[in-house]
Amino acid sequence: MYLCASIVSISSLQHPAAGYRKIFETVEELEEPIPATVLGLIPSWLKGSVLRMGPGLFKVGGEPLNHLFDGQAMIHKFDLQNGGVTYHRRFIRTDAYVRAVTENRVVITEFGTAAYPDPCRNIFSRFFTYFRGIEVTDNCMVNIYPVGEDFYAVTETNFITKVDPDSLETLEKVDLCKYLSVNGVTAHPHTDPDGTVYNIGNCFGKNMSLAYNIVKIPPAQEGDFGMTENHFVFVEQPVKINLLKFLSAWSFRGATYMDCFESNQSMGTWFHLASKDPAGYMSSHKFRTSAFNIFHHINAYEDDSFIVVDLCTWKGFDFVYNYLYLANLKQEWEEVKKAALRAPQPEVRRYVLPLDIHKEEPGKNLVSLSYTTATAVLHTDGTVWLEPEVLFSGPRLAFEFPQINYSRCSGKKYSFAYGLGLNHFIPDRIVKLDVQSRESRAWREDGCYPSEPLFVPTPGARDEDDGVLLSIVVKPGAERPAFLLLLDAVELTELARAEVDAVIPVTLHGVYRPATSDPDREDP
Ligand SMILES: CCCCCCCCCCCCCCCC(=O)OC/C=C(C)/C=C/C=C(C)/C=C/C1=C(C)CCCC1(C)C
Ligand SMILES: [Fe+2]
Repeated sequence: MYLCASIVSISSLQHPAAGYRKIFETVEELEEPIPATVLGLIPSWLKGSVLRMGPGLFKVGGEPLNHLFDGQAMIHKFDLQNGGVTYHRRFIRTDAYVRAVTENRVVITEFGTAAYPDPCRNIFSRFFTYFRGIEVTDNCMVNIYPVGEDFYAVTETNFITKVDPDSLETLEKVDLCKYLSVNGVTAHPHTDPDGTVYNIGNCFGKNMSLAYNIVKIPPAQEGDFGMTENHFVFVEQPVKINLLKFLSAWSFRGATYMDCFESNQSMGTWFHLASKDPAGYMSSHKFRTSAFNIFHHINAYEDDSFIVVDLCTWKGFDFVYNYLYLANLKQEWEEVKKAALRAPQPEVRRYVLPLDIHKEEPGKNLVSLSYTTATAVLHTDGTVWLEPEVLFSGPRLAFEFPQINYSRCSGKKYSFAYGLGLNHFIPDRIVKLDVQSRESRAWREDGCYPSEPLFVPTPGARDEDDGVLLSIVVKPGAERPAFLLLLDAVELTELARAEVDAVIPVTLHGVYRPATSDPDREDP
């Protein structure tokens, strides 16, 4: 019954006109929400807002911001109410944004763009400014998520920004260092059904060491780490921040976060397991596998005495972020393709970590789950070597920005993952992956550039994939050049689109917020 698009036809979409450039260009914010033109039928139960974050200002003082993660944070909102749709967007008034537009230069160093020196200061005063250290960015362009009743726009530093999800006004900058022992946390926390928010952060320890801290925020989706019913799974990749370089880099001009990353060519990739019970344990087993980059976990769950971990991986130790400079992403299509050939190759992988290791013999595959070919072998030196099962692979075709039916399946055995298809890094399709049958299908349209698809379950749904996918799609050159796309999550067929007379720049992550007055409300 399942339509499986072949890998050859799935990866053959070409972009000779390089329309994708439009998603990396500066736009103006809107004073007021604008109406969308709805084609098709929006399910009557779908009342709420799609809130998404991304970069909106790509140049300051005539100079370009260099990296995909450097543009100044913009919040986007599609409101769906009784079949009608509006679109609104505002820049977040972060210190990084306000000072950049006020002084017409990059004042706070971004991920891949160094602060530009203040022309009004002489060389001595500039030296002392740099000696005191450069400020950490609060450019919250990565994600937005709720904590209790509040919404926070975030990057991965210690600063998060409270925003009003109705008016899109910026409310308050919060420094996490005042409350938690972390230097920064991921932009992808997990939420338990009771509303408890979990996140993982890094913390500078003694003797230049770097520790990982798991933080728990009592009741208030997706994750940069895995969370099962009883465990946290964290993958330590071979790309690391060099602490010495990081601390010293702030004292001279021109260094960025990107300059402080280093690839370790020999460590491979390490898995860490910790029990969720605060009185519990951190597994002492050394789970190891070959090198890969990882930015997004799809899901993780416990089955029998195993932990199953599904990941969006990029093979090798070369840092994928090296390929995400805007100048590269905005090249002609043939050049974009050439660059992607040199980059790590994407693959969706399943790893299985056995929990009962002590009883087994070295050299034997410890994984006995019938439905996977993933293996785990205990070596005589005590390490457990993991080999994955490949769930999805296509030449230079990534399944990234993954989503699942989170409220129903997070931390549990599941069937379906939804993702943004990146064709040589260019987002040009939405993909549904059946992680049990390994079959996939895709939605795509010529000249269209979609974003991460958010899954919203149908109220009272029986099946895991009974729901809709929501994605912002940009179609440069069309009469109305962007739309909110609504797909039926079972078939990936179009239910409706809400078109707007505005180009919408790339968005990374976001959330669906059901209308509070909605009696059918079911939190995603
Ligand atoms: C949507 C389509 C995009 C088109 C191209 C996409 C290609 C994507 C290929 C791979 C997937 C990339 C995943 C992206 C995930 C993501 O959203 O990442 C954003 C993360 C950011 C911006 C992290 C910023 C972190 C900072 C500034 C951390 C600073 C610090 C340190 C490095 C050390 C300790 C201190 C501190 C200040 C926290
Ligand atoms: Fe992310």
